[in-house]
Amino acid sequence: MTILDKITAYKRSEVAAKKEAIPVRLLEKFPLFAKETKSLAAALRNSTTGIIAEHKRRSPSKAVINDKVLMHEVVSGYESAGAKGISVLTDSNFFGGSLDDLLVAEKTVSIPMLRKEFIIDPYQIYEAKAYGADAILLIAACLSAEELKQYSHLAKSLKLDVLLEVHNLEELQKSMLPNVAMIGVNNRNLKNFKVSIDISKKLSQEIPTDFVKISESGISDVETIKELRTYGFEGFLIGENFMKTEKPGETAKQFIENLR
Ligand SMILES: O=P(O)(O)OC[C@@H](O)[C@@H](O)c1c[nH]c2ccccc12
Repeated sequence: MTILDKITAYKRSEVAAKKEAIPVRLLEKFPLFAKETKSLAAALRNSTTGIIAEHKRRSPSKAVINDKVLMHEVVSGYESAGAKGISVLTDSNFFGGSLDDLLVAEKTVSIPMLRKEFIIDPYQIYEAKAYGADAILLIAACLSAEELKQYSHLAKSLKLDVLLEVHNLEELQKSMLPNVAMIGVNNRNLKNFKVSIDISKKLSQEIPTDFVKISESGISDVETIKELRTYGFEGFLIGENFMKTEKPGETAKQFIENLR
């Protein structure tokens, strides 16, 4: 069993319990459900930096990254550093995040927010909307072609941008869908945690230009971004490199200054 299998199995029981506690018809009544969303894809297109800065307390690959900093300080730091979007991990069991983190971020920043979650059920898409997200992540490794189609259609109808994450050509082939705005290449293999930027470079040629191309994970220097831009990437998702420091916002600021 890979870690991804473990996570998705856990998610299925978690979502079943949540559906009982707060059914979709109640989620639809949450005040934030009616909020007008902002497009993350539009914020990244032709941006000079393209940074999506992530809040991540811990991860299965690294254990604790940072559990001392305050959520609102991290995200306000990211916003003033010039990030174009914020990614908030909402999984609690493996990443130490929560939907409350999303609420705090929503109150704190005005740039688009991505709900970073292992989505295996449409319920979680309604939930993202109810807790103030502007965009959701769909992971091709967790979903069938049919599910990807249905889930991206639902997200679009709720005005949430979709970032569809792939790690190889086979996954990419089922991901080039009309309701998907952004395709993200995860440099980290979620089955064994190996990281290689070459995956982004290799897959970049296969991604049509109508998708905003995003490179995710394992990015820790400005040179890598400059290089990835030559492959057509416009968005860069960075977590650990910022979160592992005492002041993630400050670290992001210095990083982004060197990019301009
Ligand atoms: O911390 P990093 O190496 O900068 O990576 C950030 C982000 O790409 C990573 O957290 C991530 C990418 N895809 C995911 C899917 C689920 C959980 C986490 C992720």
